[in-house]
Order: sequence, then structure tokens, then C-alpha cells
Amino acid sequence: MEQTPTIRVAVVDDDPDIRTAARLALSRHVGEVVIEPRPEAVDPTAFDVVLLDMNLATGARDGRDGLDWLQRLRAADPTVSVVLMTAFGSIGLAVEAMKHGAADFVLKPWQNERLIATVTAAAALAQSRRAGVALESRHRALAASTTSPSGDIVAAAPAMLAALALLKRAAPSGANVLLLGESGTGKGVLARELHRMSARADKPFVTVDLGAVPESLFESELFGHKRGAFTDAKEDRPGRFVAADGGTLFLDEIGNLPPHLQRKLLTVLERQEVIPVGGDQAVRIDVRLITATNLPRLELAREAVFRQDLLYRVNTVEVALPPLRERREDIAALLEHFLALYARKHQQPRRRLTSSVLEALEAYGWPGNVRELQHAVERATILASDDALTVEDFPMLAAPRSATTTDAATLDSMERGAVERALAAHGGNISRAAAALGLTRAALYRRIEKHGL
Ligand SMILES: Nc1ncnc2c1ncn2[C@@H]1O[C@H](COP(=O)(O)OP(=O)(O)OP(=O)(O)O)[C@@H](O)[C@H]1O
Repeated sequence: MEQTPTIRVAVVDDDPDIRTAARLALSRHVGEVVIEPRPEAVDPTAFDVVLLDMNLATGARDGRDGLDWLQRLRAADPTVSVVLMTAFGSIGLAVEAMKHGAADFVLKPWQNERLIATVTAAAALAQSRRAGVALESRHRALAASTTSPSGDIVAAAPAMLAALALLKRAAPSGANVLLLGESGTGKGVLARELHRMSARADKPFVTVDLGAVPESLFESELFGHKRGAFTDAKEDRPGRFVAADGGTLFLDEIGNLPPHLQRKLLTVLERQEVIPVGGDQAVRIDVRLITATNLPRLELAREAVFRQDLLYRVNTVEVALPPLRERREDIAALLEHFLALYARKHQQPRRRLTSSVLEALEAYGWPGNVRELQHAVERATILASDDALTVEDFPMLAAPRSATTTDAATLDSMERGAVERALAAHGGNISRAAAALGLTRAALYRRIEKHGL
């Protein structure tokens, strides 16, 4: 066998013949073999493998001494591989040693080939553990370097600054956070920011868009499945809860979850364990949960729409992101941010906004919120013929510009009247009033809220 110079082994046995035999067997196959009669003389960080006698105390026969030293060595260096040797081997003792973290077990007298194979495999295990630890610490350093306040989140409006301040206070606590806001208001970016500011920042951040998970795959996606659980389950697959273990799980569009799946989710959150589809073993999980929905708050408060016991589980802290039209101070700041970003991305000159274009953009309603603004700026950066952008570079400004303030007020009051009449005609029944108006219930709730009805 070829020599592997990187492997370092300590042999600890009170019997000098055993020490010599082990050294003879191993020295041609590993880089370094050190023999020691006493375990206290061994520094586990200096070795990949410690080959340790189970019965070190004179006359000891029950292996307790070896188990005790196994634990002490592993406590001093959890990455070291300890292989136990015993002349009184029994399966029971072997199992116990493995439970206490032994990499493997050899019976005396050993066959040299077996001993060499066992020690080489144990060394590979130690080396891969050490590589893993090195990787994790690099990851930690990287995460630490990015935990300063994010430069990617723009906030100038008081409502947005207040939302960010609340998020910052909630971040270290590990409390479940519910983010509310229309589509495109920034719930996704804030969820990520919350994770970055939390004690779990160097652990996984896993997102699931519940609106995009077909009902039939919900359990397998979230809780995982065992091989053979259904036709396509070719192998075991951990679900998103397990993938996020130790970190943060962000469940987006939680308001879209049908009632029977809301119940399943609630059970998992209460028990803090998941049972993969086709499995019978529960897996314990430790995740910080962030949820988000674009359902209006009033809608969410209805048991028929959303289980209130689930709501109380997920909304320990509730953060509402106002629509962009209600935080106009953010518009100019966001425009600046995206003009710089897209000029860099598309290697275009940095476009400028004249004050009249800026005013028009600030007055616009932005139904698609920040996402719409972002796309509008990207498009303008790519297509504009001049550095100074004009109203024509923003097509959404062109269409409704004929609506004057008075027209808008008239439209608003017409809408309010229609909603009031429909509600009165249907005795306040939301579903029927919504159907009569040709709206979804969520859309009707938004209008009820908007008009303060
Ligand atoms: N305050 C902000 N600063 C910078 N970029 C933002 C901000 N808010 C949102 N964005 C950007 O706008 C886009 C939409 O944001 P995000 O996906 O977080 O919204 P959302 O509320 O989660 O939307 P949806 O409900 O549709 O999932 C993203 O590209 C995001 O980077």
C-alpha cells in the first residue's frame, strides 16, 4: 500500500508489546505513529487518529476507563477520530463506544490489514471533519462581514424607517415575525435582512413561496419524504424545515394556504418536529419562522380565511409595510438607488431625472410598488436615448395622465359609493358584495380599508 504521509496516529496502550506491534503494523502506511502508555500525554489536536486501549487501568476489564478517555479526548478536539481497541470485545461495548463518539472499534489480536483499513478510514473522517470546521469558520467570517446594516435597503419615509427599527429590535430575539404588505413592497428583502441581523445569520436562510407549491406536494416539500413514499420519491429528501434547521425559514404567501394545510403547519410549529412523508420517525427542528402575506390585515383576522391559532403562532411580531404610494419620501431615494444600480449592471451612463419627471414619478400610484419602480428604472436605463430621462421613458406615466386630481377624487368617491351600496345590499356579507362588484374578497377588503368603511 502506498504511504499516506499526512496521517498522524497516536497509539495509547499500557502494554508495551501492543504498542510496538501497532507501530510496526502502521508505520509503513501512515505518516506518523506516536506510541504512549498514558492517554493524558496525548494532545488530540496533533493527531488524526487516537488508537486507544479500552482497559487502561491495571486490571480493568469493563472498558469504562477507555470510554471515559474517549469522551475526554473528543471534548478536547471534537474532530479527532478515536478508535478503541479491546481484547474483551463485545457488540454491546462496541455500540456504547460508538454512541460516545468512537469512530470505530478493533478487537485484539487484530489482523494488520483490518487495522490499517480502519485507521485510514478514521483518519479520512477526521480530516473531512476538520475541513468542514474550517469551511464553517470561513462562512462565519463572511457572514460577520456582511452583518452591518444592508446598503441594499432603501428607506427614507418615516413609516419605512419605523418598520426597519421594529425589525431591528425583533431580530436578536428569535421571535416569529409576520410581514404584511402588498405585493412588491419589500417583504422578501426585509425577511432576508431580519435573518442577517439575527443570531442565526451564519445559518441557512430558506425561502418557500407557498403560493407556488402545489397542494399535493406541500407536505413533501416542507417536511420531506422517504424513498418510495410515492412514485417519484426515488430517494430520501429532507424538506425545507430540515434544510433551515438552526436558521430561518421564510414562508411567503402564507395567506394562500388552504385550511387543511394550515392545520398541518400549526401542528409542526406546536410540536417543533416534522414527520417526513412515508416515514414514522419525527425529526426535531429548530427554526426561526418569518411569514409574509399580501392579504389585508382585516381579511387575515377572519377565522374563515386564516386559522387564528396559526396566526397567533406566527405573528409574535407583526411588521406592516405600507404601499409605496403611502411613503412618497421613499420614491426619490429608490429611483436614485436603482438608477445607479442599473447603470452599473448594463454599463450605461447614469441617467438623470429632471424635476418635472421626478414630480410625475412621485405623484404616480405605483400599484406594483417597489418592484414596479425597479423595473421601470431598469427599462428606462436600457432604452433611453438621452442621459436626461423624460416622461416618455416611463410609459406607465403616459396612460392615466389625463386623470386630473379632480377626476381622481371623483373616481374615488364613485368607488366608495359602489362599495357602500354593495355592502348595504348584501347585508354586509363580504363574499356576496365582492361577487356583485366583480372583485375578489381580498380586493374588496382593500377598498373597505382604503375608504375607512
Ligand atoms: N426598500 C427597498 N430597497 C431596495 N429595494 C427594494 C426595497 N423594497 C423592495 N425592493 C426590491 O423590490 C423588489 C420586490 O421586493 P420583494 O420581493 O421583497 O417584495 P414582496 O413584498 O416580497 O413581494 P411579493 O409579495 O410579490 O413576494 C425586489 O427586487 C427588492 O429587491
